[in-house]
Amino acid sequence: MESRAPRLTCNSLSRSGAFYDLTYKVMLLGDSGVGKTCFLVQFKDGAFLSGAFLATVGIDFRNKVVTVDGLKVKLQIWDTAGQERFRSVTHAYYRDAQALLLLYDITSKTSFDNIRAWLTEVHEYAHKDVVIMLLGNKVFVTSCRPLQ
Ligand SMILES: Nc1nc2c(ncn2[C@@H]2O[C@H](COP(=O)(O)OP(=O)(O)OP(=O)(O)O)[C@@H](O)[C@H]2O)c(=O)[nH]1
Repeated sequence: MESRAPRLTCNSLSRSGAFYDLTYKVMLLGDSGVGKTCFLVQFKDGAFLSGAFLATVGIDFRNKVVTVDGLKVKLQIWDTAGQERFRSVTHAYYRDAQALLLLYDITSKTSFDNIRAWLTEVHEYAHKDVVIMLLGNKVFVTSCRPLQ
């Protein structure tokens, strides 16, 4: 991930006790229900968060140290609430993010169409050199798939 957005720290110890060389702040954005929290829990803990849908309130984060080209990189991944009413809270976190993952649900055309609105917000609040990645989520849902 190459970004000219501000980089945080180097050669430090994470709260879990793992050493790392670099820190990157990553944010998950997208409509409510597209699966941002599940995606993060799956990436962090390797488990699918099943059960009733609990919408994120405001914003939350988890850290994960990964090795890239021999360097230990601490990813500080922020899980934002997709609901409109929390938008003003989450805007404040965009500015120092190095990467933004824009998620949509492949079974929801609306969530895909709304990516345009998410990009408008990104251009307004994020660093101009931020890395942006578009992710179609819920690929294993076969019953309803309007987006191929
Ligand atoms: N089948 C399937 N369901 C998923 C997947 N990812 C998420 N879900 C379900 O989709 C619903 C919403 O998931 P969340 O991860 O809470 O969605 P979110 O984007 O974080 O929602 P907000 O917190 O409101 O922004 C939950 O009921 C999940 O179980 C997936 O990959 N496959």
